[in-house]
Amino acid sequence: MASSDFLEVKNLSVSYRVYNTEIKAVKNVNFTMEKGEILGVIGESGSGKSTMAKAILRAIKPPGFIDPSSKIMFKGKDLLSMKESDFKKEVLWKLISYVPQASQNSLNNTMRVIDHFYDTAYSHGVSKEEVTERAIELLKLVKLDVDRVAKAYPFQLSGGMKQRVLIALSLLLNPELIIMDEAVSSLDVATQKYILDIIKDINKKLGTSIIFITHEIPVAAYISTRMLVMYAGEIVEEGKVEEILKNPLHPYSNALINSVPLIRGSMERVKPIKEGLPSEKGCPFNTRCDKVMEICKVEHPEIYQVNDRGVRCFLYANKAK
Ligand SMILES: Nc1ncnc2c1ncn2[C@@H]1O[C@H](COP(=O)(O)OP(=O)(O)OP(=O)(O)O)[C@@H](O)[C@H]1O
Repeated sequence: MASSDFLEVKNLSVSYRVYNTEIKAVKNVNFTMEKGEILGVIGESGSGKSTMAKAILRAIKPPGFIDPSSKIMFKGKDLLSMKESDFKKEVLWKLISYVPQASQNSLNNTMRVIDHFYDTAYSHGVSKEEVTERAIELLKLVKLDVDRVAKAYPFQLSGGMKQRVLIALSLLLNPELIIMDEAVSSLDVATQKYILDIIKDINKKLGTSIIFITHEIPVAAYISTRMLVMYAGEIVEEGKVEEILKNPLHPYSNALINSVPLIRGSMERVKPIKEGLPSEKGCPFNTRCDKVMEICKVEHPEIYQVNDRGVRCFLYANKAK
């Protein structure tokens, strides 16, 4: 794995202890990210995307726990070994911020939009005077009508407008990385595109790096330049978006891409992914894979490097270089 001075996630494993069993939600995840990049994280529900995001944000709460061998380095800071109070003071919002799912209603309906900005600034010791101008600038950046929206209550806004307020809010303290978790899911397609264009614009104008988590492959394809494909808590493929879309190597990436009409054109080609639970033994995808081999049922594949692509599949064991 290449190293990076910006973000480096090493051996990240996160589990939830439920009754007497441990659900391994994220398993030995390794990846790096460069400054200015938009990194897409794609995978179906339950693949561990949100858990991975929460680990970077130090937001894993019991019954969840991070394996002590995990390491997350951000610009030279070892995030998991920082004191929680230091993390909140030095990293959260200032270096790394977060945009939650559109369906989560994260804004407080009893507070005007502008007060959300004051509240966030206040908790970081920034005064009301300093923040007003910045809030106006950011609301304009996300193409909201400042006069109307700043004094509105969240319940008076549409879903797409609320999501743009959250994006503006995430930029308040000028972070270098924003983690967006299903930030446009549940919005209609036209609103999705409008917001994705705003996010691209922010990335270009401000140079903010973005981890964009989604279960919708067309969304990941549109927004990101590089992509991690997750299945059952693991990264199964990693590479440049256009290369994965053109020639997916992992059978799961291939199935995901073939399951939507937008990418491969005609509806005749659309094929739902075979159902099934991840296998406990061997490759987790062996129960659903149309290229399954004997070895896949007994051994767990490592990540093989195929040119500049990483792929966790025995099909590439001999082709790896
Ligand atoms: N608080 C929790 N307690 C117990 N198990 C959890 C908890 N949160 C997540 N999990 C489990 O961890 C696994 C990964 O879930 P996670 O939410 O990270 O996946 P995801 O890919 O983000 O899916 P989704 O988009 O549906 O949230 C799942 O098996 C899920 O049931």
